[in-house]
Amino acid sequence: MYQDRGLKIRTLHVRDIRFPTSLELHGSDAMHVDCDYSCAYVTVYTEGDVEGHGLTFTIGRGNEIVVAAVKSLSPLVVGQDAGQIFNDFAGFWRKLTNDSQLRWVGPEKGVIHLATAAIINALWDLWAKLQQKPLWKLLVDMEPEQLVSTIDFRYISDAVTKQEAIAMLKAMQEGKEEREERMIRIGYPAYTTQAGWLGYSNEQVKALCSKYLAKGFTAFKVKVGQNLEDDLCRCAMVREIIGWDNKLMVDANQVWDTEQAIEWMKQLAEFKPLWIEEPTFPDDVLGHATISKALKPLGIGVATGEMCCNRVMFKQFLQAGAMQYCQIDSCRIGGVNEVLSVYFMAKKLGVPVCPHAGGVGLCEMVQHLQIFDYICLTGTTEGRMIEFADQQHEHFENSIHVLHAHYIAPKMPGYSTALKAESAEAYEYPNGSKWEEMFAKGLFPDPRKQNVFVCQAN
Ligand SMILES: C[C@H](O)[C@@H](O)[C@@H](O)[C@H](O)C(=O)O
Ligand SMILES: [Mg+2]
Repeated sequence: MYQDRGLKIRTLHVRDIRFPTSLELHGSDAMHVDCDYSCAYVTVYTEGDVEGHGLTFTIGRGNEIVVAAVKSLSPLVVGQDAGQIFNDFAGFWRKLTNDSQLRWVGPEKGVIHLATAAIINALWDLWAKLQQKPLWKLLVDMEPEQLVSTIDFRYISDAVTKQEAIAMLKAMQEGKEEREERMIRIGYPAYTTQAGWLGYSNEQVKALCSKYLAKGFTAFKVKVGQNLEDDLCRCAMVREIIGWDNKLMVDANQVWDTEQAIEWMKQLAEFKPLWIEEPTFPDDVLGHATISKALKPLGIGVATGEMCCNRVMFKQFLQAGAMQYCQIDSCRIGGVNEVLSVYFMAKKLGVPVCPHAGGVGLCEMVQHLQIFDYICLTGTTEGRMIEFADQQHEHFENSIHVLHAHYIAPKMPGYSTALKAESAEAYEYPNGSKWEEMFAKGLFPDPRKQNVFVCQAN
């Protein structure tokens, strides 16, 4: 039986944290032109002195809706025994995602699922801290049966079964120690998005490409999709700096129709992009399959996943040959449990996982998941990379360590999700000290002076 039985969850707090990234157009793309990187930040307090932190990422307005959804889910968590949750995590996960009334505002998609992710991520952080291990190590040290017991296989057992998942882990036991050692010493390969935000000037893009080349990056992602002439110019400029041996990826963030995506990408094919990311609407499985088929002869794959809303959608994309790169997101679907199920499906269907990161805390989280994938599931980094964006790391207690374009396996216990207390205070929206300053300077309208609803922290 699990040793932390008896550790009751006393309370759950959620805060609306926002960073003013739109001021410098960090994170901008063809669709999201003015994002303020934000998160609904959950803290789970137990009767002991260990706390769990979890978050889900948004880009500003609407973060208060996720905060409200976390509050609606919290009665299902508060008062529960943490050890019992971990003993039957799949059962608890199903309870949280299948509340007989709350599921109507999902099910398992959108705001309610983002809120689920924040809570579930906080519970995994708590579990890893109780075990005094970084999350990746907690996963790596679990017996295959225990790890798989955290996953709800309902709706995906036609793609992968529990027994198959256990067998996959068992087949990879050999060599685990060497792979673990490699992750600690060399780390997991990363690519950078930081040079290619759409709102950046050509001068900025050039300078950033040179900066990341000098740091050892060999793969660069740029935003496209607003204007073909600009895209041609930008891709040519980036290729000129990074050369043709390095990798270039392009990301359209859902702006095109299927046919338009194919035509636009034919124009960009001369720059030899490895993938086109989110060419069209994120739920359009068959549209992505059509694009994949059309672009295959050009050597361009389709990447998607950052807005793929649950494991069932991932299943369909994978089964339909609609994604050649699977971009799991640590908090778009229902936290670690559901993300693990996608890793198993991707492995079975032979599609490499290249996690979506950046935002607030996504790099911090996905490194754990991808390191687990390497050590326990696929044993390779071939054709796989973790996204790197240089945003908000300074606000985390245990931020990422990227060296020579590799994520070095984190050492501190937990899921690397805890924000520094002073950052959470300063950037809490709208009452944090930084926001007060920005309202006073007129940089943003003060929502408290407008006739709008703002969700206050408890
Ligand atoms: C609005 C965001 O910054 C997106 O542009 C970002 O997630 C992007 O799609 C990415 O792949 O990193
Ligand atoms: Mg993207």
